[in-house]
Amino acid sequence: MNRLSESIAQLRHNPQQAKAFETQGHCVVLAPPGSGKTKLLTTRLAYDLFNTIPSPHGAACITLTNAAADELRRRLDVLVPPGRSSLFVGTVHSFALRRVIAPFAAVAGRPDLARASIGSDAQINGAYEEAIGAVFGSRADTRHIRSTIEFHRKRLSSDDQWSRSGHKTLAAARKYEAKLAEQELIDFDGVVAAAVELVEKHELVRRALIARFPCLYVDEYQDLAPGLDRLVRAMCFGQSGSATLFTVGDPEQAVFGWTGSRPELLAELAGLPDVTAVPLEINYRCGKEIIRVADRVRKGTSPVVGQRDGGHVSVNYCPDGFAGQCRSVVAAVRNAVADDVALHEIVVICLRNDQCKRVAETLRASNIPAFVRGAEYRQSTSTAFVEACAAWSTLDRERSNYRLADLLGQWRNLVGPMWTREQDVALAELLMSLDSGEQMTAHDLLERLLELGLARGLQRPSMSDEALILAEMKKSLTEGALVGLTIKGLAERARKVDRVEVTTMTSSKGLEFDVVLIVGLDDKGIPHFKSIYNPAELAEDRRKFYVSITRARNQVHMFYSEFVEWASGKTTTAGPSRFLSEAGLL
Ligand SMILES: Nc1ncnc2c1ncn2[C@@H]1O[C@H](COP(=O)(O)OP(=O)(O)OP(=O)(O)O)[C@@H](O)[C@H]1O
Repeated sequence: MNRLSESIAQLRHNPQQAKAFETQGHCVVLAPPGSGKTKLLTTRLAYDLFNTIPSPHGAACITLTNAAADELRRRLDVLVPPGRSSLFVGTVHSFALRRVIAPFAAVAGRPDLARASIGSDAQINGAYEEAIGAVFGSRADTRHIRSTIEFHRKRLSSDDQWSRSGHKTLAAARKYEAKLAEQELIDFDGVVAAAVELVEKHELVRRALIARFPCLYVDEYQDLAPGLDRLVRAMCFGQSGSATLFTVGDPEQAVFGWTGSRPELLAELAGLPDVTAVPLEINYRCGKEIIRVADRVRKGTSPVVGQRDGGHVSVNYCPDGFAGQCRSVVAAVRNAVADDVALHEIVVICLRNDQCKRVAETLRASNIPAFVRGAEYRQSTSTAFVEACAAWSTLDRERSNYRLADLLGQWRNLVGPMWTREQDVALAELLMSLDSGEQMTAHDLLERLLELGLARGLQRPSMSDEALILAEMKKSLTEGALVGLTIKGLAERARKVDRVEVTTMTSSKGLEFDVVLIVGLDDKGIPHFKSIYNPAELAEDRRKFYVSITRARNQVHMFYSEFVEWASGKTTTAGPSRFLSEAGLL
């Protein structure tokens, strides 16, 4: 039996999963952590590609972050044979940029959009400062006004909603957009807004998109901001024919409020007349004790049924502060390893990036390899490609798990329409010449790939987001933490084994590990002192804690000190996180 048939057979053992898998028409799956939402989505997509979507039509699979898209690709890679170019897997922004704006902006009368590239942080900051200064004067509170503008732009506010923040705010927002447009630039929120406008206003664009992607798959719907909801509604519930929607999500895991997401949109979608809503209730991941503790935090009403016995939860007081928590983490990792847990089955979840850094440094100082997600550069299609080239060339084929055919497919997409067969040959020759990886650094490899066509491919406006992230990678290899990294070192980063993962609560979404260690569980850190008097933010902080606990299969260990140490060095004393008592742990 191949992997796809195996996965389908597993889903058929669970009547609710089977119902969702077999639904014809739109399907919304609402389900708790570990209940197989991602498994269902990827299995259904792979099945549909084989059986119900004839070539050259394709499918689009959309999620929130590059890391989540990477995880979806990894899961799909084992289910879908390589070379199906009509499959899109990526973020809302990349869908908007590459699948809506690039092909359709010019025909819809907006050639300016087709030429616009994503602005760098410096360019965006400059445009905001100039625009706010021009409208409000040089003594304005730029930070506050900018955050109001961002609030409305992320939510695609109507004129009426904008007007509640005053006409000057709207004027500054328009000026900001104009300043970017003068330089042929756009930002991520602008990309989504432009794509929504193209799809909603132009029937031709809608029809062409639906023809290309008759099936739309969306993961983590609760975290996707109104922009995607509008695209989905236009493509799947509009009057000009429709694409079929298969989406999964869990409002109780909504943790991206700052992006403008509205978890209630998922429930609204589930209530539409043409939609089959399927709840799942079995958590396959967590031991029952972990589910019991998580359930107290969740305070939800829908049932969650544990499938796995066992599970262990502990709370550890570290009176000497965060340094003491880091030392306790080292001890917990050693205990787990003594119990035969592999390092890559252990995660340390922190509240903030500076804490991730301190934990990783302490682990490394104790000779425990550690990897901080997104610390040196963000993950994206192009950085994953460079890492995969290193892995294919220097690891033995069984361990690297990469196929040359896949690499060549990714290469062609990155190089774009200027691709020539000679570039395939040049890439294959380069990779084969790198047997040992000792002669070249990771930076050399990146430079060679840029010369062979990557640099030119990323000059396209539709690839400008990738160009920015690849520039981060280059900076880290030339002047950052990864100077001198070997190709083998880069390959090991891609392989993600034999090292403890260190990540933040939000970035831990969608992942699973045998052992989860959560640090910094002190009140005013979590919930954050700014969230305590804001019910919506307090609830979101609680959900972050819930998401963190539910990453574990077997063990969760939590650490607190009764005071918070901030990155500035200041401390705030406030006792253990109130969520620990809510969970019945203190
Ligand atoms: N029917 C099934 N039989 C056996 N294992 C299953 C089944 N469904 C899901 N699983 C397993 O349960 C685990 C959790 O699945 P998955 O990651 O898809 O859940 P999820 O709902 O997306 O979780 P989360 O929301 O926490 O990210 C995975 O290891 C998956 O293989």
